Amino acid sequence: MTSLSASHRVSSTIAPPPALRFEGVTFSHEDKVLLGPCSFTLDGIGPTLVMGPNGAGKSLLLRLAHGLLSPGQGKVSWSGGTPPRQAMVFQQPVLLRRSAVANLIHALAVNNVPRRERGKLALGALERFGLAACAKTPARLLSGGQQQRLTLARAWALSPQVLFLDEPTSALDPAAIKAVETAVHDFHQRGTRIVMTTHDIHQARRLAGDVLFLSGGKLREHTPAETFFNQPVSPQAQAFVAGELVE
Ligand SMILES: Nc1ncnc2c1ncn2[C@@H]1O[C@H](COP(=O)(O)OP(=O)(O)OP(=O)(O)O)[C@@H](O)[C@H]1O
Repeated sequence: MTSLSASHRVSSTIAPPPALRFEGVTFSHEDKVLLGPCSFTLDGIGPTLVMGPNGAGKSLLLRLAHGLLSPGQGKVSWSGGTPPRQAMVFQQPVLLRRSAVANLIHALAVNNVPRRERGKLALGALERFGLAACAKTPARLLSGGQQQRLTLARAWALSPQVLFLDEPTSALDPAAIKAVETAVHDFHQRGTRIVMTTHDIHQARRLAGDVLFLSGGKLREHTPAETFFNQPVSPQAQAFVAGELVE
């Protein structure tokens, strides 16, 4: 990971997340297995970068982990049995037709944060992500980069133990990408486990603690980032890291 400036250092206040376990997980559609069987455990805070070519099953894996999809076979579980506080950020920001601050306050209410704490948490998160001046702006009038920062601010306000990010930067320009990567650092510093998909091998090199590499719906390897980038084991990962076209 690249080093952080002092202004970006944040205190660690998040309880360590429970381990996430995939055991023989598959996801199928109309008799076609799209993912799996897939087994791995995430017990650190990553960042875990989920990589692989188009259609490899990266988004499916994230959605299964976050509970948005159910496996056809196998089991997705959290150690201790109780899912952690978790949030997900998508490629296209998902925001309500209301102001930036109201989007955050709504999320805090849905997550049972006491009413008296919501305003302060929401404004604090907007400030952290450079959006304080836009608090009353309708969220859908913000630029693409600002909208993505707003989804990150919303996640930040919820203090998630686990944050899933599905291609969060693929529609953004370099400045906006940098803001998202800084946010990823900040979540990680605070103790949030990051699980993120990306197509961008350079971004993965900047961010990854470990890598889950998929191709053709199969998990080819789960290794520390250094191993993945320097000595990938599977032929598919070797080709991917070498910049060849992989299906
Ligand atoms: N809910 C779903 N129901 C049926 N098929 C799906 C569903 N979601 C994804 N698929 C299919 O599963 C395969 C894997 O999709 P997925 O979105 O996980 O790939 P990906 O690795 O994230 O690809 P990309 O890099 O293009 O985003 C694709 O063929 C896709 O069309």
